[in-house]
Amino acid sequence: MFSEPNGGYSYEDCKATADWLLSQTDIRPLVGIVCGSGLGGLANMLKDQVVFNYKDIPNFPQSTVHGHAGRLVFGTLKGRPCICMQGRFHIYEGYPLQKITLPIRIFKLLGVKTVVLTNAAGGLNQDYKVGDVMIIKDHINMPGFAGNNPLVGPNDERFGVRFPCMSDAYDRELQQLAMDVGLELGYGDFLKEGVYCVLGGPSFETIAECRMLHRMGADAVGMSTVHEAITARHCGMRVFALSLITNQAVMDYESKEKANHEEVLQTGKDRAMQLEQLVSTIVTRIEHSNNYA
Ligand SMILES: O=P(O)(O)O[C@H]1O[C@H](CO)[C@@H](O)[C@H]1O
Ligand SMILES: Nc1nc2[nH]cnc2c(=O)[nH]1
Repeated sequence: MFSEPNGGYSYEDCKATADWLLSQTDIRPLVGIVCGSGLGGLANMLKDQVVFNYKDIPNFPQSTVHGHAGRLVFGTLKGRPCICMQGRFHIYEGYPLQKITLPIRIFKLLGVKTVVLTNAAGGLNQDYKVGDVMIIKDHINMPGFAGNNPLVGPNDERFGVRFPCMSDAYDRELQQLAMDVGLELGYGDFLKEGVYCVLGGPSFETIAECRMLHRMGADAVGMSTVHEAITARHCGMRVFALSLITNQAVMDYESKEKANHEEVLQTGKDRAMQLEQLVSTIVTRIEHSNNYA
């Protein structure tokens, strides 16, 4: 059932995993949510939960990072069927990109139409504060510049085309919806929109790197999300993504700040309630305002 040419999984491998999951639950998710570092609590908003540990799912990688529980949660959000990854995979864990993005293709084969990606990120934009929520309007794929793209390898047209467009990677209507919902909830003070840049990690950035990324046009920097967004767009799902600014990227040699994962997780805890409200209201409105998913 499982083969790994070029570190990838065949359509049949993905289908076998999706079919296995579908045989274990009656929930047929239309929205797939990926929880960022320290944001696993987002899964708590799902009712009627059916939970799988990653270790029990055929072909699934294992979470190795603190703050990523390693559980796939099916459930409903105000009646709407959803699936939530409590724990994602990163390049620095040693996984090939095709493995990191396997769950996104499984989402597709489960019937998911809209993917909601969340992450913890360092703020490069000097107007950003810790605790801000950035709606991602675009990305810079630094590993991609060197050929590290999840779509490298033979292309299976059953997923999508060889050369997918990325100028519309982040759905503009969903960005507007998120902004509207955020303003209604009274989150205007900490809601931003900007460009997310992915690096391989696991080391945080040097001061010179942060300065360069900022000049390049990035507002926030992290180690995830972009590979998932590319894979989701390739197979025709809509993508909405947001970053929680968990720390200020250090841009100044006088600064005493030091990026660290504990601060990242703590900021996630501090903003958990608002993020849950924001994401759950967006997901509900997708259903109410449109037939997107
Ligand atoms: O992108 P997520 O998974 O939210 O995690 C972010 O936080 C971790 C660093 O603290 C890195 O894994 C970075 O990518
Ligand atoms: N690369 C990177 N990832 C992060 N995740 C959370 N904060 C950061 C950061 O400052 N840099």
